[in-house]
Amino acid sequence: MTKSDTPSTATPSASTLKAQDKAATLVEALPWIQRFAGTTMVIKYGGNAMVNEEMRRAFAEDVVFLHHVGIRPVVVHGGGPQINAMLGRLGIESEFRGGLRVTTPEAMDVVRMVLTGQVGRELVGLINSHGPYAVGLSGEDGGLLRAVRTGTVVDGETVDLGLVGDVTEVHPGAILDLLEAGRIPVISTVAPEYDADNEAVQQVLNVNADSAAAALAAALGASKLVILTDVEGLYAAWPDRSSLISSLTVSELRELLPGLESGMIPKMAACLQAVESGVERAHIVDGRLAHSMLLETFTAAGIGTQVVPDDAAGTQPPTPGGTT
Ligand SMILES: Nc1ncnc2c1ncn2[C@@H]1O[C@H](COP(=O)(O)OP(=O)(O)O)[C@@H](O)[C@H]1O
Ligand SMILES: CC(=O)N[C@@H](CCC(=O)OP(=O)(O)O)C(=O)O
Repeated sequence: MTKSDTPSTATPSASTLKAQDKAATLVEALPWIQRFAGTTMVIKYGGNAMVNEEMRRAFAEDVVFLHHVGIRPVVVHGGGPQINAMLGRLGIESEFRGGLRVTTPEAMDVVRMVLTGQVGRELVGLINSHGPYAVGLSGEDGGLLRAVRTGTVVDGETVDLGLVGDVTEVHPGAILDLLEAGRIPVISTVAPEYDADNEAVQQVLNVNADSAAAALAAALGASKLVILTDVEGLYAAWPDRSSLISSLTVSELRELLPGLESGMIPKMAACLQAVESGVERAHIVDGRLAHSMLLETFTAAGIGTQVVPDDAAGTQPPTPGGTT
């Protein structure tokens, strides 16, 4: 055999190595795509995570990506900072108690206008820059949500929150119709309260978007609830950055919950409610990190904080290849 006959083991060029890296990333995603294809994922996009145009565009790309690998994403959005800005422009005061906005009738008009007419519209537009996927709806549309007025308890004291409600019923028909038609529902979380006879709408209530997302995830039998916010995840000793919790069980969360503050209270209560209602995993993920949702869903490591059922402590969701 002459030298020229020897099979060459060519050294790959730098560009081939880079391309192989990309292929490895795609292959790593395969078992996760197989695992989640056909399932519904509820993604709550918090107002504080919508920090800039680039992040909002990355979010829209991720949602369209999930849709195209066969997952059924349902987007539930917040908009607390956007509501604050509009209330400020209009000179209407508002305060938060236990992470929830005390909502007067005047503030309620603004909440409804900003969530359904501004934040929801913008997300629909961003997703639809990729094709005609997104359809916006609120808890009032198609009888989607029903809520009742609730207060809260802060430091042992009962606080009246005004026109704030908890979701009592989810009628997901409108969402299921959209999913069947290949659309991506984008939901604003205002919800009607009915009169005692359950016949006429009495008033429209402001529902925290985290708790509405949990109720929707439970009603839709979602495989995951992903909550995108403006921190890396849940910190055991906030604001000590070395105390990030990567995974905890519902029992552990139940113990932590009374000690939590501000915006983390409804968020972690939502994770607890979702997993207790049968959603396999609930995640808190940093929405300021571009494509964080793809990292969380399609990589073995995952990111942020995950809440798991007690009997799943220390495990990842099963994948078809058996890898975790
Ligand atoms: N234990 C904790 N771990 C992480 N963040 C916390 C914790 N306690 C309070 N926070 C605060 O909660 C905020 C997230 O809640 P919020 O501002 O309501 O976000 P969003 O608009 O995404 O719903 C964080 O930016 C952080 O300031
Ligand atoms: C009752 C209550 O607090 N409602 C919230 C609804 C919007 C929301 O939840 O927005 P984020 O997800 O951005 O916090 C509010 O008025 O701000």
